[in-house]
Amino acid sequence: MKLVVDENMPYVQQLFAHLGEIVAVNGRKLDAATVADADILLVRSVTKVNEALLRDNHKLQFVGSATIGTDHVDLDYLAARNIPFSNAPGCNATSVGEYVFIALLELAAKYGTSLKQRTVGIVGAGNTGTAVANCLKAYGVATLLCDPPKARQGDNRRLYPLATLLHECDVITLHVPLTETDVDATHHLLDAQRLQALKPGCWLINASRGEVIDNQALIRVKQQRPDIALALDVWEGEPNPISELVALADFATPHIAGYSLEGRARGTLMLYAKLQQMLGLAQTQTLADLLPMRWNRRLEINAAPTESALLALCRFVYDLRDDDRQFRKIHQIPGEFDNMRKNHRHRREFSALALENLSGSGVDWLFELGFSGVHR
Ligand SMILES: NC(=O)C1=CN([C@@H]2O[C@H](COP(=O)(O)OP(=O)(O)OC[C@H]3O[C@@H](n4cnc5c(N)ncnc54)[C@H](O)[C@@H]3O)[C@@H](O)[C@H]2O)C=CC1
Ligand SMILES: O=C(O)C(=O)[C@H](O)COP(=O)(O)O
Repeated sequence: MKLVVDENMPYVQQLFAHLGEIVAVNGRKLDAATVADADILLVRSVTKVNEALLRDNHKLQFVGSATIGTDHVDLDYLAARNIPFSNAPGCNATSVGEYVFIALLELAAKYGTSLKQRTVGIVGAGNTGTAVANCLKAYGVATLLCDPPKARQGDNRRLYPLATLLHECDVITLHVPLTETDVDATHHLLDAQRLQALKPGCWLINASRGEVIDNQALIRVKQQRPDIALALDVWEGEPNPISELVALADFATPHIAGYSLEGRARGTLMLYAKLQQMLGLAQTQTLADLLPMRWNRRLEINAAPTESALLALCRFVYDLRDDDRQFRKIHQIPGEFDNMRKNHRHRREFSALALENLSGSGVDWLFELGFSGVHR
């Protein structure tokens, strides 16, 4: 079997070498000739999987994308050709949840306020939106959720219209898929009018897809309204974000909110599980086989941390400011958006750090936030 695989997919040799020849490719430059004789195609978000890519391949047995999003894949075309497809739902949801939580703590520190005083509106209450909500609930921050498709499906959480979130929330964070045509289409969901409707002093976070916000409109609104703060991980026109918008953002990163080591490993592992099942083979590898040990140093926490101590703890796991600084330096250099992603040093999730919980110290919420615990 020939497997054509994005070179940025971790753990490929461990998980797929038993199936045949692995050809690692630059996913952004992948073309029809390279895929023409592949049996299996494994991609990431930067490869457009469509007729133009697959027209010369008549033997493809499976396409997998180690991502949550599927906006880069023409699902109708694959279905019409009976080519099985799988993505990796939820694989990096914890990573996105923790990224957003850390971004909010950073914004609170930057503006000398407390995150606890703000109400956070979460647009999209699926895997990543729920991961954000869980972090905020653990810390005691009020949230409002908006998800019209889930509301119609009878989700048992309280869900609000987007207009309510824009009117009432001090933070808006976006967690929707990029969709163009259906009744809930999210392309430019935040257009000029909705951006103008943000509450005074609102913080806007986007870790979904760049096109969910009209980036040109955001530049205009932000220029008129310096009260709005921005933390942006995704951009219209990736890998070439509009540099004017990068300059206007408080925190700017190159689409790495989902790039925890655990999140990336889960993505590949979910494709492996799907493929093994499809081929009638047993799944022998687990996440624990792939990941390095968690940190062996434990931190002793003997009192509930203040917000600045909590931020210090979070920065120990992932310091968003490092990625922000590096991204500002490189974002205008051709190729460097992708290089920064490719060489992103592996970030761990909160669960990789064990906290020692001295009894009676009232820090159980840190475990709900995701840190591992050693109870005495
Ligand atoms: N920055 C990054 O590194 C990452 C970005 N993503 C992006 O985040 C998106 C969401 O991921 P998940 O939460 O895991 O997906 P999900 O499918 O679990 O949840 C998305 C939710 O959005 C809702 N939704 C759809 N249209 C909506 C609308 N117009 N208004 C409000 N809600 C709407 C859906 O009903 C669904 O519940 C992915 O599709 C992907 O594009 C995902 C992972 C990492
Ligand atoms: O899972 C998703 O959806 C994402 O946005 C991924 O984090 C994107 O990562 P790459 O596939 O572009 O490496």
